Amino acid sequence: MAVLRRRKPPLTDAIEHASEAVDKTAKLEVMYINSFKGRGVFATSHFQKGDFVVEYRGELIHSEESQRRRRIYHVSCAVFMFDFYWQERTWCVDAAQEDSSLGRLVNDDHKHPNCKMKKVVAENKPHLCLFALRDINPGEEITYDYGGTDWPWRKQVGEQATAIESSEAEIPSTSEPAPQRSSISDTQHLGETESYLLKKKDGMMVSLVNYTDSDESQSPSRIAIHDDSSQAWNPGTDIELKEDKDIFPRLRRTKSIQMTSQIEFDSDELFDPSSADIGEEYIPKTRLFNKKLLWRHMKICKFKPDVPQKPGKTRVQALSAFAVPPPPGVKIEFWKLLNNMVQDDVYIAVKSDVCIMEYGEHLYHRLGYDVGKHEYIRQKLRELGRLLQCSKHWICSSAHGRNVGFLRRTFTCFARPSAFTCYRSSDCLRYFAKACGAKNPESLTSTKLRKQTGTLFQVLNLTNTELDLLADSLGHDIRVHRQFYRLPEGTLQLAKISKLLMALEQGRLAEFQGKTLDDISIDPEENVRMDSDNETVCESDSQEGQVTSTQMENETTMTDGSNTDEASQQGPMTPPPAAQPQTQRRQKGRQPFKKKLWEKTAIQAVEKHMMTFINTCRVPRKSDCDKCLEMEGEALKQRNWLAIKFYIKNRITALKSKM
Ligand SMILES: C[S@@+](CC[C@H](N)C(=O)[O-])C[C@H]1O[C@@H](n2cnc3c(N)ncnc32)[C@H](O)[C@@H]1O
Repeated sequence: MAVLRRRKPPLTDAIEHASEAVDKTAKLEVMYINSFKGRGVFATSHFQKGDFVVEYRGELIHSEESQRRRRIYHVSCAVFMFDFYWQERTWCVDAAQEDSSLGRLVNDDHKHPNCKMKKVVAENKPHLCLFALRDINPGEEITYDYGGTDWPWRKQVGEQATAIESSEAEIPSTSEPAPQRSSISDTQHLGETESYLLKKKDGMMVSLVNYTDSDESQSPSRIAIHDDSSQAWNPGTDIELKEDKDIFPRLRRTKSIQMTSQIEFDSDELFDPSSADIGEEYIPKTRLFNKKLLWRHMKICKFKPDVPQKPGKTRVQALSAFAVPPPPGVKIEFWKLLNNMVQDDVYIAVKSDVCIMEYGEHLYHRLGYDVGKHEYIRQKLRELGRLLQCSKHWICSSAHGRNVGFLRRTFTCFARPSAFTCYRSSDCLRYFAKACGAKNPESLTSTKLRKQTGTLFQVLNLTNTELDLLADSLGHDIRVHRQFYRLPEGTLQLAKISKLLMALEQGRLAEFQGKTLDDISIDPEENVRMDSDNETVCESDSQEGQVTSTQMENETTMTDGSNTDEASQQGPMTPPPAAQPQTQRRQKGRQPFKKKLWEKTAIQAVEKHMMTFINTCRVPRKSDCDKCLEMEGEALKQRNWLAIKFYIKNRITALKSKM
């Protein structure tokens, strides 16, 4: 009579095995399948649905250590690292070390797995255990769903397997055994070629059972996919690589890579909250969600928002984004609210800006407990995000030297205290134009102000660089500035010549000795010495005779400035009369003044500058009278300086009246 043995509760069974760190070696065996899959674990006895099968055993480490190891592990070691979440932090079972445990060799099957991984706590430590999803018969391979969606072997598995099988068949010399169920319990049982040492990056050697060296040397397609960064063979990538070598590193998703992304989960949403009696189910989903998965998850997510949400892409994206833990210091509730925003550029701008985030949290604490206000907060954040984007755009523009002035005005002069928006400069101007009591406030526009400033500054004779700076500060494109606000070239020249003429008239020409026109600066603040001031420094009449220039012949005919202007305003010009003795035109009773003697160099300077100016002068004349022209020409010929001066003054007056 058969003795009915009471079945041990699976959880107890798992805890016992986990505590003792033993496998059911009597019911399981390791077998080498093929070079594509490597080894696998097979049942040698029957397992009942729900039974504990095997533990994924290894070293339990914290996520920090797992991160560190990942950095130094070779990729083929890293695939044995299994991250999971327990007691609000991420842990990892590092099974890279070949320790003859069976769990680490269980292969993936996402379509028809016969086991499921669950977390079991034994002696206050978490363990990852596989439980039978259905009855498992002897000879069946133990499998479970690794989770994720993009394991390389899941793509074109059939083709791969076929390709490998046939290549193996074609190479009789290979030392690799043909696919068969030879029982291999640990590495010691493998031949030399079937085990090899995989190198850790820090130089440590780890013994791992994997593929034969001959696999690699004899399969050209496989050699092709080996690159420096990936010495481990990666099934499923051979074919893809031929089509797109560049994307190969991205396509190659090993277990370690997928699990690395899991580390970033800071919520246990991806673990079934309703743990079954035999332990908490572990579904190693990754962040590489597809839409279908997200939709499915949405229905059961325990973080599902209470308020009805907008359906569609945003929602799915939000869930996906929410899977990423909030940055340090950001409250999870606020993070949740944020992730329900439309996930576009503005959203990215919001999330990337500390100030906006702080403001958002502040708003959240003020209003957020009222769910109805969430949309309002999101709107506010979007406004700020947009503004930030704009300012970034401006900053970018200014970086290209286009709009620094505008930026400066907007953000410096017109920034509003404790606000994210700025005053509009034109509004400010309008306001102050009225407030200051101007007669025509409407004509005080920012454009005119800029023009005025530009024009005034031009008188300073700024260099091109300086002018650029000015234009920049005023928010102008320098081309506009030059084209519209630069005074006609002649104006500056005229100002300089006028200065010379004044000096000439006042006998101070020696001050400009040896200078070119460029050396003569024009200062709007300059004090112009009037003729009357000059008279006090005149020299005696007797010295006049010593002036050695043709000028002397005509000088006495020159009237003072006012008279000249007067004369110039009266129709046809009257040429200066012929030279008369100076004394004759002096008023009676006036003190005789002494004129300073002209030095030769001074005369030369005047001649040089005056002649250049006169010859090139395009300043309009008051009258186009032929007689005047003739006389002007005559004066030039004779170097009749007084006459020339007269004509020039005339022209200046005409120019002034046109300005
Ligand atoms: C945890 S190990 C499993 C043991 C492994 N087969 C061995 O021989 O070491 C995971 C690795 O096994 C291989 N693997 C697992 N499931 C597979 C499958 N369904 N098809 C092909 N290879 C698989 C992959 O190379 C994967 O990186």
